[in-house]
Amino acid sequence: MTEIIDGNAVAGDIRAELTDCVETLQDSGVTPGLATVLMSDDPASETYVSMKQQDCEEVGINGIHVEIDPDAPAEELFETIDRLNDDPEVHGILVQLPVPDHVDKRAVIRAIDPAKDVDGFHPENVGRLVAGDARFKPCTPHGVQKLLAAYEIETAGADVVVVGRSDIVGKPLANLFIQKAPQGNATTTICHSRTDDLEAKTKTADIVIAAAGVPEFIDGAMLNEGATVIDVGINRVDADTEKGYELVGDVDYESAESVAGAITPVPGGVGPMTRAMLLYNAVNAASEQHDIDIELP
Ligand SMILES: Nc1nc2c(c(=O)[nH]1)N[C@@H](CN(C=O)c1ccc(C(=O)N[C@@H](CCC(=O)O)C(=O)O)cc1)CN2
Repeated sequence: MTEIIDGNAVAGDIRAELTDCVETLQDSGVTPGLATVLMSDDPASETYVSMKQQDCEEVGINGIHVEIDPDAPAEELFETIDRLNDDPEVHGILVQLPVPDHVDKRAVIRAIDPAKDVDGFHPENVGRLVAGDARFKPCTPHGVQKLLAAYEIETAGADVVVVGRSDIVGKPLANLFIQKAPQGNATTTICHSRTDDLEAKTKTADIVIAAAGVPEFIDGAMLNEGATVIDVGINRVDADTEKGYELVGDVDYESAESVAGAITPVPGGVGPMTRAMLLYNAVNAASEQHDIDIELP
């Protein structure tokens, strides 16, 4: 029978453990502070940021939220980042992506103090990750690793196909899978829009990561019987629902579920793990900045 990988449950367990970590830090006089910066009126981004703030409240992190008019000059965002970099009560900074077209995304990422870069996107942190010495693992890749660990899905020796080469998911996740570390040691193939005969690659994979950003792109016919399918896609498609849309992944769930050995749903799969690992990085940042030992989950 196909195992449904419950991201809400695993993320809930991680949040519970992080609550204990926050209490330990508070016993030493430190409350982790996480700043989220939103320069967008995209409804999905607004939802994610508000969920992140709710998560902070649940585990006892001091959530600081800054909103910048999407039409404001880029300088306003850079000044905000400078101010947060200098604020000792802010241990982690996240600028919700995407930023408006007139803002240089790479310059934004470089402007964040690498020690506070809880997304793990700063070039220094990307370099550390690739070198096998990650300071902050990017939240979605880390969340995928934690899901696989929670369901005891072995990556060592497995053939993993990552479909998508984004800086946020595909590239860092593939890097983590090839490392000699838990939830690593996999033989990893990265596929993308120019991959020839994608199906030939996915069809032989033990684990398929769907992160192409295309709704229902991977279907059951593209999968190996018993494969683990991790759907990173979260797409809002128009639908006759109360909200006017429904969330669908990059996987055609109905056809994939009957072939897969284990599969993540959308919603309730990778999304909540992305948020949980952001809290993890914020708590980690606070413990590192104050040199306080804690046992992270
Ligand atoms: N600075 C960053 N920006 C963005 C990142 C990121 O890691 N850092 N990732 C994505 C989106 N993302 C994080 O912000 C994100 C996506 C989805 C969820 C989530 O909880 N999804 C829920 C459904 C939520 C809903 O109802 O819409 C689920 O899948 O169950 C959280 C975070 C882009 N930007």
